[in-house]
Amino acid sequence: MRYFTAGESHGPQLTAIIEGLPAQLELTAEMINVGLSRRQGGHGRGRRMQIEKDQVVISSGVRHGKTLGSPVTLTVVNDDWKHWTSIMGIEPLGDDVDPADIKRQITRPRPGHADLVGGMKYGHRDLRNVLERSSARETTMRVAIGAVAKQFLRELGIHTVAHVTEIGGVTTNPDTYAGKGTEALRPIIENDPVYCADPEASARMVQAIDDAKGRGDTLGGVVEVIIEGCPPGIGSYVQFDRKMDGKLAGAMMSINAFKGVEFGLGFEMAKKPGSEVHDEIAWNEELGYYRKSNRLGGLEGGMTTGMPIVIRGVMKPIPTLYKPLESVDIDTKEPFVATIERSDPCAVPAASVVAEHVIATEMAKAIMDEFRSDTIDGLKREIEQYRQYVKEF
Ligand SMILES: Cc1cc2nc3c(=O)[nH]c(=O)nc-3n(C[C@H](O)[C@H](O)[C@H](O)COP(=O)(O)O)c2cc1C
Ligand SMILES: C=C(O[C@@H]1CC(C(=O)O)=C[C@@H](OP(=O)(O)O)[C@H]1O)C(=O)O
Repeated sequence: MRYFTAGESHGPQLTAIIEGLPAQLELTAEMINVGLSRRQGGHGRGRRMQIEKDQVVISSGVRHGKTLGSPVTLTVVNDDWKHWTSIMGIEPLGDDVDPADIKRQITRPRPGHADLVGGMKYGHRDLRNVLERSSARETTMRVAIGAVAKQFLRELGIHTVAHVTEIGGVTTNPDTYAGKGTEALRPIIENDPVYCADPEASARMVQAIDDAKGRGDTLGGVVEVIIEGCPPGIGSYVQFDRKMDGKLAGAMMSINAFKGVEFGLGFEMAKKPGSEVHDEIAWNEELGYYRKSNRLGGLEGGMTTGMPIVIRGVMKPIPTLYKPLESVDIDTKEPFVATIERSDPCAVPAASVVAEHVIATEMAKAIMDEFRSDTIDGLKREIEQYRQYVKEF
């Protein structure tokens, strides 16, 4: 499976093309819209999310609610486009228009955003040309693709969920949700204002976001994605670029503003001896092989172990500040405070939805590489056979 996304933040629309999906997979726009509307929510989002009502249009690869095996094209219209048609015009400027007269030009790059380096790299003196694609508006399509991947994984008995574990230094107490499966966690997270599984921490996170907003500041945090039901042996130790932990970490790090990744106990492992890190192996008739704990987060030797995969990513605070940091105007080279663009004070809850979907996409891709069939039923049969084999191994 491969895929692309395209589209500018304030352009007419966003597009994704997914190629390599099996045929006969049930797929509707409604399945994708659920993920899109969750991504738009979460306490801390800015005014743009009140303008957009992200709804996907499927324009190829699906007929009567089932995939055909041909490329699937997804589009989401930017409702904000109507306010930007002249600024974001696609046709060349007429001879009578001075490019300097185009409104909303950006010449004061925001520290922490792609503005300055993107401008240098692509020769854009209006840094809007960078912002338009570096914006996390693009994550709309990664959620749309991930929603298709999640539907594919569900058919194979693999379930994913994501929740927020930290915002601005407020952390969840894992005892409040440890051991709950993805199905029990889902309604708690979905009904929480910051998509968090610990209600007490959630209330303090909401307060921290409001306080930061009041100060013209922004907050980052940590999100956790859990995948249950994945068979052992996805990924491989035999070549560096086939390691599943490397692929999942890369997917997490590809999300705008994500700066670190850990699995299971993660960076805590540095503080512990091996006897408190590795997971003892056991076997019984019902489960086959399993681990008595899951401190490694479901991966050994670059392969899934069959235990739940637990991966966390850290998101830095949003770079656009209403009380902006110092910058330099690229036209005058004079020091100035950075441009203030409409912005989110905290997008960690939304980013947890993005994380769940990009991780699901990577997992779906790996499964399609591992098992070969052009129909979803063929894949189901292959995986069932393999699950039986590893149980008895
Ligand atoms: C869901 C989501 C929403 C975001 N919203 C904003 C925003 O409103 N303003 C902003 O400056 N950055 C926002 N960001 C972060 C920037 O997109 C990101 O910092 C920028 O693309 C630079 O990339 P880097 O942080 O990975 O270096 C958001 C990120 C995500 C995942
Ligand atoms: C549009 C989205 O997020 C945007 C991500 C973003 C950024 O710089 O990353 C900046 C803001 O864009 P705008 O200036 O248009 O409000 C966010 O709203 C979205 O998540 O759909």
